[in-house]
Amino acid sequence: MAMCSSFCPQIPHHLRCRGTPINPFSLSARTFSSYISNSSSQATEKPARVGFLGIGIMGSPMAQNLIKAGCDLTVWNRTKNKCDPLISLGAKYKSSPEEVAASCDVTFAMLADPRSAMDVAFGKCGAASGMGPGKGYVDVSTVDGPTSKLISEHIKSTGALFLEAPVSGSKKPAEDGQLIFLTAGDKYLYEKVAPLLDIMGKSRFYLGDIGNGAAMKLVVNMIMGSMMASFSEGLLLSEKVGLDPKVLVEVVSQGAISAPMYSTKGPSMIQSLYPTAFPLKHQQKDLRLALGLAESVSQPIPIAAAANELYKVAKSKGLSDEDFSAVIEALKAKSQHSPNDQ
Ligand SMILES: NC(=O)C1=CN([C@@H]2O[C@H](COP(=O)(O)OP(=O)(O)OC[C@H]3O[C@@H](n4cnc5c(N)ncnc54)[C@H](OP(=O)(O)O)[C@@H]3O)[C@@H](O)[C@H]2O)C=CC1
Ligand SMILES: O=CC(=O)O
Repeated sequence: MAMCSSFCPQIPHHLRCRGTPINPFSLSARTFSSYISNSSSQATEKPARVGFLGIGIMGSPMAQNLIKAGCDLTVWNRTKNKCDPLISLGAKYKSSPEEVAASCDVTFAMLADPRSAMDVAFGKCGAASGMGPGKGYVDVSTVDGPTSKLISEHIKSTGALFLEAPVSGSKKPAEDGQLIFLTAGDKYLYEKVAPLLDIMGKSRFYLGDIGNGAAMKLVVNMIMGSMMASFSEGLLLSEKVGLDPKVLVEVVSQGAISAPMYSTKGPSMIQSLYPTAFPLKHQQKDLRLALGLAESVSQPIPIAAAANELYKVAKSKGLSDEDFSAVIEALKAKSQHSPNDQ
């Protein structure tokens, strides 16, 4: 079956221009270059059968967007029942990463962390066992460069191609097809899967050698983790000195330090609510990996190091699966002392 043959009726919103559906496969290179960074190339042929491994908070909406765009999608997840909604939408199911890779031209993986990304890529019944010449593996998980290089070696040893493509953007951007892909590795595979990335995302960067996509993602999330920790301190301090933290959110949102993250998460943080979009355990993992990256080039990152400690405290309080904005709870615990304390 030709992939996305019924593409036009289900074009994601971000590929529509003034209400007119745009088929990304027919866009000129010039049109593409307006929203694709670092690439003027355009994919001509697209993979027919697409696999997706890892149906979690991110994998689920990403896979759903591929199905909605008409892709012939085969899915696998360690916990099988998370695949059920996708199967009802028309996805096929295979019982191991190996079988998915064997039955698909290109396979995406969206796993929790380096350990799971490696297990699924080249562990027992892993994707590598089903890969071979003419196939491609695209790892969109957030991992460190050395992990990505190891996965690349295993995949490429089968004759297949490898692309690392971690994403910036959380649950909502994943649902809306608004992710930002930070890719590196095989340029030919990058061009092949570009139409698929454009279904799931709003932009894509090609950054060269394997490890560069991972590094970019870790730097971005290092900044994000520190921003959230600092914002948490601000919310609590404003309240302690008698200000209304809701007003603080409003002031921040109007000024130069405004960020969507503050205005979307601030109101629920004030109510001590942390509906999970980006699990706190993953933010702490990213800070840990960023610290390793910094260590590898002897770059001091003391702010990120301090933020990492705060996320570790939050994890120790059982907040791993809450949204990362629950890091504020770690500070509340620390500041539980009498007002008379000096
Ligand atoms: N949520 C977000 O906002 C964003 C997350 N990311 C990154 O994307 C990746 C996925 O995140 P997210 O979807 O939020 O995370 P989830 O925790 O929701 O999903 C993790 C996925 O990994 C699978 N998994 C975990 N351990 C193993 C293992 N040992 N073997 C096989 N599969 C395993 C889970 O399977 P199971 O269902 O069986 O547990 C699940 O499919 C992470 O690297 C994260 O840092 C990147 C951008 C945004
Ligand atoms: O990795 C998390 C994100 O929001 O990006």
